[in-house]
Amino acid sequence: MSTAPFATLADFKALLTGAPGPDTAARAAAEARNGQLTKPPGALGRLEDLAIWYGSWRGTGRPVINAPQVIVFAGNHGVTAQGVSAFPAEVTEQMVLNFQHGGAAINQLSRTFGAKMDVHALALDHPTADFTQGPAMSEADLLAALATGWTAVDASTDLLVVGDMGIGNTTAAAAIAHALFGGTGADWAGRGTGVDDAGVALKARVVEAGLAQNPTAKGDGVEALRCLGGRELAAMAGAMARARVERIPVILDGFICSAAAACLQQISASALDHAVAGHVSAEGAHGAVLKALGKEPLLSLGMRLGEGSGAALAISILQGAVACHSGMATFAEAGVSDG
Ligand SMILES: O=C(O)c1ccc[n+]([C@@H]2O[C@H](COP(=O)([O-])O)[C@@H](O)[C@H]2O)c1
Ligand SMILES: Cc1cc2nc[nH]c2cc1C
Repeated sequence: MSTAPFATLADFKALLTGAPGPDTAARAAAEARNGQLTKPPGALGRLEDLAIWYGSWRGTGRPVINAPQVIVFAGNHGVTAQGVSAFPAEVTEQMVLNFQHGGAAINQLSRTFGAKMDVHALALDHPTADFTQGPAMSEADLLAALATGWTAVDASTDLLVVGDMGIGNTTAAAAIAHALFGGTGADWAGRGTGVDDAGVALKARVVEAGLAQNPTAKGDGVEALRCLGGRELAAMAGAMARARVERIPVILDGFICSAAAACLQQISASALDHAVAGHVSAEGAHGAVLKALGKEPLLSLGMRLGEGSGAALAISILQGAVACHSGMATFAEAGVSDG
C-alpha cells in the first residue's frame, strides 16, 4: 500500500476502533485440533494457546507462518539536549547504516528466523522538539510518521515485529508511560543505554518536566505520542495499527515498542488483541508497562537492545508453537491410544 487510508488523526482512531476481531470459527477449529494432537492435554503449555491465538487471527484452524517481517524504525529526539543518554545522538544514524549493511544484532536474528527485515529512517536530520520545551511533534509530523509505519507493512506479511532505533527514546517512552499510567517520573525512568544513578535521576526529572509542559498528553494516547513520543514510536504505532486492521499478529519488543503500543491501547481497548509480548527487557519499568497492557512476556533474557531484537527472538517460539499445532499427528492418525 503506497498511501495510508487516513488523512486525519480522527480517521486513524476510527480505523483502529473499528478493526475486526479474530475469527471465532478459526479459533474453535484450532481448539478442536489442539485437543486431538498426540500429547497429553496441555502438555505443550503456553505453546498451545499461542498457536490457537495465531490461527484465530490468521483465520485458520491449521495455520502456517510463511512471511514474518521485521521493520526497524529510526528517529532522533530533541530531548537528547537534556543529556539523558549514555550515547551521542549521531549513533542513531550510524546504526541505521549498520542495519543497512547487515551488521546489527537484528540483522542476524531476522535472518536466523527467516524474517524479511526493512529499515525506515524518519527525518533523522530533523529531530523532534525537546519535549521539556513544548510538544515533540506537530499533528502533521505525527500523521506523517503514523503513515510511514502503516505503509511499511507488507500486505503479504503473516507475522510482524516492529523495532526501534533512537538515542534518547527510553526517556520518550518513560514520559509516555508516565502520561498514560501515572505515578512519578522515577517510576518509569531507567538506565537505557547505560546511564548511571545520577543519569536516571535526571531522566526522572526530565520525564516530569515533559508532562508538566504537555498536559494534554495525560491519559490520551494520541497526544502522548505526539507531545512526548518520537517519529519512530509513532511509526511503530502506525505499523501495529495496520497489522490490527489486517489481522496480522504482532510480537511486541521492549520498553519503547511497548510504550508505542500503550498509546494504541489507550485509543481502543482491543487495539493490542493481535499482539503478544516477545520479552521483558532489562529496562526497569518494562515489566510494569507489560502488566498495564495485560501481557505476559514470552522471554526474559536480560536484553535491553531494542531494534526489535527480543521480539525477533520470540518469532522462534511462535514458529515452534505453530509447527507443533499444524504438523503433529492426531491420536487417530497416529494410532496412539488417547487414554
Ligand atoms: O527495548 C528496550 O527495552 C531498550 C532498553 C534500553 C535501550 N534501548 C535502545 O537504546 C536506545 C535508547 O536508549 P537511550 O539511553 O538513548 O534512551 C534506543 O535505540 C533503544 O532501541 C532499548
Ligand atoms: C550501539 C547501539 C546500538 C543500538 N541498537 C539499538 N539501540 C542502540 C543503541 C546503541 C548505543
